[in-house]
Parts: sequence; C-alpha cells; structure tokens
Amino acid sequence: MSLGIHPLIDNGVRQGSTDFSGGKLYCKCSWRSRVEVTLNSNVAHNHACGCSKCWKPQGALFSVVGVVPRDALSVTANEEKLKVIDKGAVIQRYACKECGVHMFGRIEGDHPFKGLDFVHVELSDETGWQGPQFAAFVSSIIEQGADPEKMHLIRGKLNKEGLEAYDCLSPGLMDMIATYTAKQAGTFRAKM
Ligand SMILES: N[C@@H](CCC(=O)N[C@@H](CS)C(=O)NCC(=O)O)C(=O)O
Ligand SMILES: [Zn+2]
Ligand SMILES: [Zn+2]
Repeated sequence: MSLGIHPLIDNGVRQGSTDFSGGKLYCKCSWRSRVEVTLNSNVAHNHACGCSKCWKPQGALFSVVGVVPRDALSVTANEEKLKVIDKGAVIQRYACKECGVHMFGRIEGDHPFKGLDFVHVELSDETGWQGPQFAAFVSSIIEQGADPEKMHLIRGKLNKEGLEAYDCLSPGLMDMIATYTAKQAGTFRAKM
C-alpha cells in the first residue's frame, strides 16, 4: 500500500494566506467543457477525510475537504453536467457526470453545518487556500481496503505533516455538532 495520503499533504502542508478571498474550481474535463465553480471566500475547517463518500484524487488515501458559506459559491460554467451522486446522503455531493469529480457538497436538511458547502481546493490553480488542519475519519480507510496493520504508519505520516488524526471529526467540530444537538433536545447548558 502506498502512503499517498493526498497531494496537498504528501510533500508538506502549505498554510495559504489569511487575506486570500477565493478562486475558481474546475473539474477534470477539457477546458472547453469543464464545470467551473466560483468561490468568493477562502475555505474554513479544511481537513483530510478518510471516509468512503468524500471525493479523492486518483491514488490518494484521503480526500481534502473544506467549507465555504453557501452564498459564496456559484456554478459559473457547464452546470448542466452536474448531478447529485446520492440523494439520500446528508451531504448532497454534486459531481461532474463526465469525469466524476465532486465539485461541491451541500446540506439541505436540518443539520449543524447547514449553510456551508463542502469543496476540494486542489481543483483550483490558485494558492492561498487554507491548508489542511487535521485528519478526520482516519480509520474509515480500512473500509476501502487499507491494511489495519499499517494504520500506525498512516497516522504517523499525518502527524509528521502536523495533522492530528481523528476517527470522527476534530473535537471542535464534534463540539459544534453536540451543541446543536443539545439545543434541539433542550438540554443545552441545562446542568453545568
Ligand atoms: N465509515 C463511513 C463514514 C462515513 C461518514 O460518516 N462520513 C462523514 C464525513 S464526510 C459524514 O459526515 N458523512 C455525511 C455524508 O456523507 O453525507 C464511511 O467511510 O463511509
Ligand atoms: Zn468533468
Ligand atoms: Zn468524508
């Protein structure tokens, strides 16, 4: 098994620039017919995801996925080539029907992350995007064929590149989800 984690991680994580305010994402089709998505914002919470649902570039063990406010995203060319790959998923992932690249993911139902769209910044030619901050759903790569005996190497490589390895989301994001759930349930700050 190769340790190709992801092109944005394998040769060192670059942290981008704080004053960067967005750019364009392109699918892998030829430039004449490629889907173009314009983002008027940098990404936040950018992270590696090992789950089976997030789009990964060829040969990569992980996806890298970040969020932008939904209002900051527009499809600016060849929108008719997009289709939702799994209408039953929480995140509706819009992929190019021709090349298969996921251009963005959107949450439509009630959810702590509703209002945010999920995107992959390696689809952009620009630099300046926030770098990956942590790795999520690391153990999930076993479900896609990774050897459980080699997980210490994967986690070691992620740590070496400065990324904590989590098997769900990071503590900050898990706290956001639990806060939302507690508010829904009426138990938020009910006891402490
Ligand atoms: N072990 C599962 C985990 C899937 C999962 O829960 N993915 C997370 C991180 S992207 C999620 O929030 N999924 C919601 C969705 O895909 O709609 C897999 O690899 O398929
Ligand atoms: Zn395409
Ligand atoms: Zn994922």
